Amino acid sequence: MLDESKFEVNLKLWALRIPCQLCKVATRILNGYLLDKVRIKPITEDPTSEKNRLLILSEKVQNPDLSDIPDQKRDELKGLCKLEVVPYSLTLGYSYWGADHVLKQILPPGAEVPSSFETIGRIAHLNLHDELLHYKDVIAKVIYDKNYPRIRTVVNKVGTITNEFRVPKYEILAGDHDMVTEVKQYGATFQLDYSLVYWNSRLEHEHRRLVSQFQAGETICDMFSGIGPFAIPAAQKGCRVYANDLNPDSINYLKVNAEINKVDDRIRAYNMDARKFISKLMEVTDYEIKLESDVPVLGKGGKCKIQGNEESKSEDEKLTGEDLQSSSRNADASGASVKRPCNNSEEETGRASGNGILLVGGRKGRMNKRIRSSEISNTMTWEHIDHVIMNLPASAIQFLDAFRDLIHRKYWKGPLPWIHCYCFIRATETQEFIVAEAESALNAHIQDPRFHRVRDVAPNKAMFCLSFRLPEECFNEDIH
Ligand SMILES: C[S@@+](CC[C@H](N)C(=O)[O-])C[C@H]1O[C@@H](n2cnc3c(N)ncnc32)[C@H](O)[C@@H]1O
Repeated sequence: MLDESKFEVNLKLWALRIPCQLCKVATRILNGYLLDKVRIKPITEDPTSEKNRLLILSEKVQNPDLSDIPDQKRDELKGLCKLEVVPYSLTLGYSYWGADHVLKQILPPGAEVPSSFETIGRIAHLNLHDELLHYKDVIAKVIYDKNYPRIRTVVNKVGTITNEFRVPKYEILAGDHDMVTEVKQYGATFQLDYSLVYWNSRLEHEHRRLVSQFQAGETICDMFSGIGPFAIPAAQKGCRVYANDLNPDSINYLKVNAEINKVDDRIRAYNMDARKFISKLMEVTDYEIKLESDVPVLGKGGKCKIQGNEESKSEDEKLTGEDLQSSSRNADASGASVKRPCNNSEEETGRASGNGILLVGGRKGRMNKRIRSSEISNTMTWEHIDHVIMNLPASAIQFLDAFRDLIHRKYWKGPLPWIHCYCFIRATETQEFIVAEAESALNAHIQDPRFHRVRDVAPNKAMFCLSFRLPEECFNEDIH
């Protein structure tokens, strides 16, 4: 364990005893010769008299005759008052030193000091290399001590991510055994359980960049939404959002976050496989066709009419009729999540939420109603969607096959949606290679593909966003 006394350093210094009223001018004269240590004031009380103060001199002043100070300064001081120099002993303990200094003393020479870490609200996330695992507890204690109360829990990632929810396993090394935290991004608040859902604070800029391309009133479809870092700000902007994730805990937190950020009337949440989700949004049933003339959602040219709370609210009311059942356990708005194994099958998560379609909620106690698939399609996503977000960089490109023959030309209005598909590109791969992969999945030619470099994830691997308009060849030409 950590022996805090080992970090004590005793400094033998000199101090100048000076009348209180001369402190200011003496401090100016001694500029550059006073003690210069963070969090330690060089002016302190004189234990012998309230009328005086001690000006603690820096370590470079070694002689009590002040011969280390330039003559001119010394003469100026002598002109102020009779100079009285006294010994001053200062002990710097564990609480004084920063994490970097303490860890350097503890770790073997040459070891990389892990004093920086990723912060997720009140959680510090370490990624300790194997050679430091032996020191993990003491490293965590130092990081906790030095960052408390901002940091309340210190965790280390264990192993590599193998589950489909992209949630690493963590070992709690110091602080509270509580992984629920709150993060703020671009004015939105996100609550999450870091042990149950995917979250990456380093994507903040990318979330903001993509959402800046959306316009109020547009319809957004987020196939791998997580807890909503694209969905919530898009809804805040006035977009109507259909958000899906396979992880039921992500969807629980998406719902909580939609409520916290007061956009629950603009977001529909789904808990199913992304392929099934997108095909459900494009499903045209007789019921929906009948409604086409009764409840127009989209205006001419495919522009969504929903511009603000009022319109989307009234439409939600249509969608949540009295015959709706109360939500299943998946629609628990408290956000109290249930620990589940991370390899849930689609069937498991789908059944947990009935047909897997969950309405995030709405104002005035209409939250978390489960609705039937026929009812949700009142929104007529099969008529128009403006943007599709696919942030599962390891395999999103493979999911593009879901768009083959997906959209029915005869019902579609306006231009086809923009697809924003995230991917990794290795140093050995080219953008042309990625486009070819995407085209092969779509079975269509992509015109004017646009790449945006998001961030480097490893020395030879970067995350990109490939944006393109869905090719017309993807239309389902079925006329029946
Ligand atoms: C890289 S995370 C991105 C989450 C969110 N968009 C963000 O930026 O924080 C990918 C998400 O896809 C979800 N996911 C993985 N496989 C899926 C699938 N087959 N269908 C739907 N969602 C899936 C995971 O649970 C995870 O939340």
